[in-house]
Amino acid sequence: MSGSSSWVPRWSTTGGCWPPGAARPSSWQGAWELPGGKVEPGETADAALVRELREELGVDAEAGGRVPGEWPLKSPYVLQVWTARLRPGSAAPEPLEDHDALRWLGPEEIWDVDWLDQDVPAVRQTLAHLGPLGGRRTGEVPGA
Ligand SMILES: Nc1nc2c([nH]c(=O)n2[C@H]2C[C@H](O)[C@@H](COP(=O)(O)OP(=O)(O)OP(=O)(O)O)O2)c(=O)[nH]1
Repeated sequence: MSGSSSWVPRWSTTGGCWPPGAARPSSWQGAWELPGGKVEPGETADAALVRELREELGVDAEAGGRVPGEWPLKSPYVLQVWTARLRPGSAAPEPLEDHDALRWLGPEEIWDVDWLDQDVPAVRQTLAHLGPLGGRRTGEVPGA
């Protein structure tokens, strides 16, 4: 996804109508969130992000940097956000698990989707962290 002068950085977000069995309340149907999931015992956050992106989107990614801050979810969980990039040769992302839609968003499109309420402060902070170019200098995209 990098290497072209016309490449534009994109955020990855997932959402839509979650299928039966997805670990999401029905009241969240149609809302959008960052791809990711829980850190397992003994796992680093970086490793969890790479694993979740592989499981959920089928991509080979590497973690970048953490966006400063954390935001409360249902106790005891908190939302933390990292940037990530696809490794060369990675498959294109697809919404394989838990979600039925995936969008890549440029900085100007961030508010086009209906984010989960609890994600809004994290998305706002991430946008500020990446700056007006939305990560163009680093090619980074967020995941949670
Ligand atoms: N990945 C992700 N989860 C979010 C976001 N916002 C938000 O409230 N959540 C909630 C949804 C879930 O209750 C929890 C993450 O759980 P998950 O179901 O994605 O985690 P997981 O893949 O490890 O699932 P599981 O193995 O425990 O079933 O955090 C977000 O932007 N991204």
